[in-house]
Amino acid sequence: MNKAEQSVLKVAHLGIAFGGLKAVNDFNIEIGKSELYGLIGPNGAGKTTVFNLLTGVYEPTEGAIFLNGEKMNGKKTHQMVQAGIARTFQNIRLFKKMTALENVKVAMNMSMKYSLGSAIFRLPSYWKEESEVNIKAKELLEVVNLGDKADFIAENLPYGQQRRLEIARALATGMKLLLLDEPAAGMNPTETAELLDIINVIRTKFNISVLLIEHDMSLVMKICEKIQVIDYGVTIAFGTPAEIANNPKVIEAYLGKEDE
Ligand SMILES: Nc1ncnc2c1ncn2[C@@H]1O[C@H](COP(=O)(O)OP(=O)(O)OP(=O)(O)O)[C@@H](O)[C@H]1O
Repeated sequence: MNKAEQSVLKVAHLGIAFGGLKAVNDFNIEIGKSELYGLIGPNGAGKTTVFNLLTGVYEPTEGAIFLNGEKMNGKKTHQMVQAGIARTFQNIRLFKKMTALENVKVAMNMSMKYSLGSAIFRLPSYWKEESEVNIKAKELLEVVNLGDKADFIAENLPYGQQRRLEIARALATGMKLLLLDEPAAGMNPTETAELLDIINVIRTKFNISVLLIEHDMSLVMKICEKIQVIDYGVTIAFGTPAEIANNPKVIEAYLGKEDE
């Protein structure tokens, strides 16, 4: 089987312009099952815009997005989630007043089967689904090492744990591709190491592909199989971590920005 047949995500010549500014231009990427790719670039390079295109927040002005072979252009965010793309945000979006378990259950509810009628009248089918959801939600909390925090109110959890809860919520949607937008931002080294383990579990246990935006270079270099570098919306390099670390264009892009 060639890569095109098995790829989870295939993006061809993707582009978007805001007024005169081409924020993303001729962006191409292909990610297979369980693969972990990094997307890096200086501030304002267009990374978050790529994620907004992949999640239906923006509609591309050029190019195409395929998820498991299905064309996704023009789909709304909830349709993208249903099709299997999930995302965590730079700024955590949790239901702050809900418990950790409730947060995961809300994310799972999007795919629950019981009808509104059975929920209102509390029919046996409702309770069966409800207990299955409880078990599944608890399992997902275990995956992100929050098994003992199920009844904690989200906003009372330390920052690193809130970020992990965000990942559990993304897992709860049953996705095939996880987009991680700076998941290590604001984390201390211990939390970052733990996050790294969780990302590996997500891939090995759930066979999920991951596209990671991250400013923490050591993290990117450690876990990504391939790295794509963009600057001013254009891909300037693609390769293994070692290739990227020694690429003069990449070094120039980062140093140039630092000079500014
Ligand atoms: N909705 C929008 N309207 C107009 N311009 C936008 C919009 N969204 C992004 N841009 C512009 O597109 C360019 C790319 O921004 P983007 O946020 O994608 O960069 P980034 O690589 O994620 O940066 P950072 O690392 O700082 O988060 C920037 O010049 C930004 O100002």
